[in-house]
Amino acid sequence: MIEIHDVHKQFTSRTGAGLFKRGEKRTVHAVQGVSLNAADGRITGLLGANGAGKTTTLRMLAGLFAPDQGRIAVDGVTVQDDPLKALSRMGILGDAHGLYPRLSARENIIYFGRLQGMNADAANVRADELARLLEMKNILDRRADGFSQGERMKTALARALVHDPANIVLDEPTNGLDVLATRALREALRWLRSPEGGAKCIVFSTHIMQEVELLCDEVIVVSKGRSVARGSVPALLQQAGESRFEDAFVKLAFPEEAAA
Ligand SMILES: Nc1ncnc2c1ncn2[C@@H]1O[C@H](COP(=O)(O)OP(=O)(O)OP(=O)(O)O)[C@@H](O)[C@H]1O
Repeated sequence: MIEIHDVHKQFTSRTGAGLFKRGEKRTVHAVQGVSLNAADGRITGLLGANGAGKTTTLRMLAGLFAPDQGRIAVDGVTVQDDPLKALSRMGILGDAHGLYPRLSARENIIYFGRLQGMNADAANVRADELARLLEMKNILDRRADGFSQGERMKTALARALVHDPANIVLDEPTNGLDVLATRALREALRWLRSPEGGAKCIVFSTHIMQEVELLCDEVIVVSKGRSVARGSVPALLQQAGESRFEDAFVKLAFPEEAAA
């Protein structure tokens, strides 16, 4: 179970400047009130346009930096208080897959298992199991160097799942994947949500309406750093009074533009 309660995060950056002049300091309110409750055995989607604050929210969930305000808890463990314990309960697929190119897919997976405290034999058995689940047996013993985008994603996902975490967090997981790889990923996520697959709590971010319609039990609409609507796809359609999900999203995320 993942709970995010009213998190905020701002960054200070400099604007561009001339050759002899420093840029002005500028504050970016990347996240200014995002909340979600993601239950076990459910797929929860964080849906927002570019720059809405999805990645920043997921980075705080992953303990990469602390929120300025608000609380994030994984299975009741507050990330800010005990990041390592919270991290051990999550499998995280970030936006950069960062595999070790000289290692095979199997070695990449086992290495992460070792970092999670698994012994080498258990991690090796798990690598075979995950290769079956993610249909990547054909690449398991190939060096990651030269993998396609889809092969890299599968290896990175297997690596994130090696310790069989109860919670799975994915940032824009279908980015750059073709239709077959996207379908395979959807199937794997549905299996992981099912009781046989462990009834995992799955949270993923996306800006693709179709992904949300096909996968999510619960959707959090994020706009300009805030969560502005939540519910199932049918509930959001009803709330917006629309029959197409894209129209509902625009109405909920950008009410002023939709009214114009
Ligand atoms: N380290 C940073 N320094 C300054 N601004 C940042 C930083 N990280 C994010 N931002 C800004 O915060 C806002 C939210 O960014 P974020 O990456 O969280 O959005 P997103 O919803 O994931 O977008 P996308 O779908 O385009 O990846 C953007 O305006 C972004 O430029």
